[in-house]
Amino acid sequence: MSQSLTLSHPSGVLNGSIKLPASKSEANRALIIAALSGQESQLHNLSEANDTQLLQRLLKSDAETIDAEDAGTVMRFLTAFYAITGQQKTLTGTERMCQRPIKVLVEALQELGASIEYLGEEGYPPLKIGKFSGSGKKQLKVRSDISSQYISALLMVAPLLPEGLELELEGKIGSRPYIEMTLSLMQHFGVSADFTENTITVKPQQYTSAAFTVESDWSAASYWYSLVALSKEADITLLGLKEQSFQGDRAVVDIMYRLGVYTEFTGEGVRLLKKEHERHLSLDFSDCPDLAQTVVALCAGLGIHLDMTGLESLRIKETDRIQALQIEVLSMNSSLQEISPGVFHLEPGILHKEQLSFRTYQDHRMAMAFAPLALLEPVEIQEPSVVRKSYPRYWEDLGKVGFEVVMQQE
Ligand SMILES: O=C(O)C1=C[C@@H](OP(=O)(O)O)[C@@H](O)[C@H](O)C1
Ligand SMILES: C=C(OP(=O)(O)O)C(=O)O
Repeated sequence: MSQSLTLSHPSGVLNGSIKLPASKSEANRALIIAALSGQESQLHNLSEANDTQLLQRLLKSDAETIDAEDAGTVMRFLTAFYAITGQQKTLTGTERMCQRPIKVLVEALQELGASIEYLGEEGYPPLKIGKFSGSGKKQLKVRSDISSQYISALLMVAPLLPEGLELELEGKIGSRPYIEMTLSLMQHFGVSADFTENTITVKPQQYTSAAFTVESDWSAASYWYSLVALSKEADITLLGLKEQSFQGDRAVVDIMYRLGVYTEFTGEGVRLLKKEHERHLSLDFSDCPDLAQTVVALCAGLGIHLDMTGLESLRIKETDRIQALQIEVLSMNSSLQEISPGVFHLEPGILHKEQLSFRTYQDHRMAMAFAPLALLEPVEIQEPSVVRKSYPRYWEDLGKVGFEVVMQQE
């Protein structure tokens, strides 16, 4: 049975205070580290995101076959977790997860002495994980231009290795703030590391138990910035965001300043107000790939010319996000093209439709990024339940600020 949802906003004026979901990236690191510490840790404000709920359940499961569904962090973090703690598991996921590469991580773990076999195509899940027999090796070279999640996964298990780990990152470091988030969380739980130039060193150490409160999710905040930018008037408060954050997607503050949103940090979160926007922007998304869809949809809506780099990792996420964006902006008369290797240009067109309809490609961010366009024209979103991956209450929250949200089943 297929589902769709229509969204419209009669006044275009947004007022309200929203409690965002907690960051699934922070939560999933805290859960893995707490499990590795072997001690009780007080984790507060764990995300209601499916990716986090799932990891919590899987960490308690003694089943032999573990389904990471569509959660990249769950697949990558658990591969390292089971491999190094020597748990014999079969690790699988959705059809798409089995097309998302994992070879860099598997080969690194094998060099450290893990036993991992591919059950399907080489380089991709599903995986069969067996006993761990430490190789005594501590120096590894790992490519860092495919996914930072491989590096985060290795770092979190590194203090448990008999010799620790010296990881040399090869190539461009994509999604670097996520690696730094991992190191910050490890530090919070008592483990120190050294990150100098392109080498990260972690000596053998014990995690200690600690209390940790997960911050609200800055990636989820980006959709609210887009809503404010597209509104006629707005005064929106997002609760639970901090000025100093572990999350690289805090970069949305500066990006959205140029796209028409002023941020005021208050004690309880941020207050977003509308301002003028620029007409032509160049942005590099290497450090914040999850913001790209929000920004592309917004620029197509506001008629802003956008040049972009740093989009390499988008092709191997929940869907091929470049292709999905190209198709969906075309339905708004805009075009997204690769004008030279790695450089993309969004040429906005004139909207002249009475209703916009967007496909979501089993990707939560396609749904959440295109929904704010309902402030311009009524919008239909196909398969809206995809938002459960990171922000299950998204549609409910839009209802709180005056959107008419109608769900249809076919
Ligand atoms: O470590 C993490 O929590 C994440 C890292 C990023 O992935 P890549 O490192 O694959 O770019 C990001 O896109 C993802 O949503 C979450
Ligand atoms: C890419 C994402 O998640 P993951 O890689 O963890 O599935 C995301 O949430 O945008």
